[in-house]
Amino acid sequence: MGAVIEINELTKRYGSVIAVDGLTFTAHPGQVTGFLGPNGAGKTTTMRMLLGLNTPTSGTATVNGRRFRDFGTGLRHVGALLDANDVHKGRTANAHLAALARSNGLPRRRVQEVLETVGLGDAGKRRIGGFSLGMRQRLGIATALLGDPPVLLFDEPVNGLDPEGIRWARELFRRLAAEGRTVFVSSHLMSEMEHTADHLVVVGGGKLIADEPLATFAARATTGQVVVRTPAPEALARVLHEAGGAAQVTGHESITVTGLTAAQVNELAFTHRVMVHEVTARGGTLEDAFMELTADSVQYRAGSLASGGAGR
Ligand SMILES: Nc1ncnc2c1ncn2[C@@H]1O[C@H](COP(=O)(O)OP(=O)(O)OP(=O)(O)O)[C@@H](O)[C@H]1O
Repeated sequence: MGAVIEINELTKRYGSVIAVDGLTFTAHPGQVTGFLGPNGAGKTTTMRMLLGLNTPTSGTATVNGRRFRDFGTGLRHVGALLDANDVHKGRTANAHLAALARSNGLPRRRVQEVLETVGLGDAGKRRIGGFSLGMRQRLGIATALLGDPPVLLFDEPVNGLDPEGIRWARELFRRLAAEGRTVFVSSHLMSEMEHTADHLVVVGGGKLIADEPLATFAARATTGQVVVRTPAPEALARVLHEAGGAAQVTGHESITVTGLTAAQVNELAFTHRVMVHEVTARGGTLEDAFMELTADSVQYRAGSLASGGAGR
């Protein structure tokens, strides 16, 4: 255990397309790292380079300083689910896993163990072609777990899972991290990550745009604004400033306040005898914050939210 994923100045070009653009970050053991970004952000390409399936144009992608292809029996070191449909449909789940166990020098008993872990304990003898997408995702997760590896990569693993399946996957990822593994999970939806990830790596247009604990992201995102409608915006703005809030007159009869709660704004208005017509708290959701963040990335404005790698 204790394996660190290190991505250093990683770049991948396809002709004129830069899929991954100077990406640098690390993912640590004992944590679920959420790898977030809109479609086409470069997540799959990054994971494929980590697994030696694509060659970087420049930069490195390593686990504990070693490239994946330098690990002899790969599945013991890194387990991955990239594309749940990338399996031989005519095979049974047992045959699929047994072949991988053999080629990676793993005991045959692991096949049934991982099938049980993912809730497919009774499906081993069925052909994969007859599996639903959700079952294929579970089989893909079983494949990743086969070698009991310290590093796990999952690319959009909950696609096709029903709500119960999503909850199950989330708990599994948390458990795997609690065992000391490095769990790296990509998604294009913040809602899939906000109850799963400890740490977020956000990418857009192939570049890093945020790399921070989920708690830091959440604290900033949910520090909402208070919008006030008042016939005396200038007077109220002065009062709120004096109380330590940041108040901006945003319209003829409205101001937007940060740094104070709606209750504080109400009390200050009352104490200072400033008439207010409406006080509305606008707490942003994490999804809102994520969309805002990645919308910026489209224009390659990495800005102050990135730590240690934006725009490189
Ligand atoms: N083999 C390839 N040839 C040409 N362009 C590619 C290739 N693979 C990826 N790309 C391009 O690189 C960019 C990043 O793609 P990638 O699949 O890594 O993004 P992603 O973040 O995983 O997106 P998604 O959520 O849609 O899977 C996209 O513009 C994509 O079209």
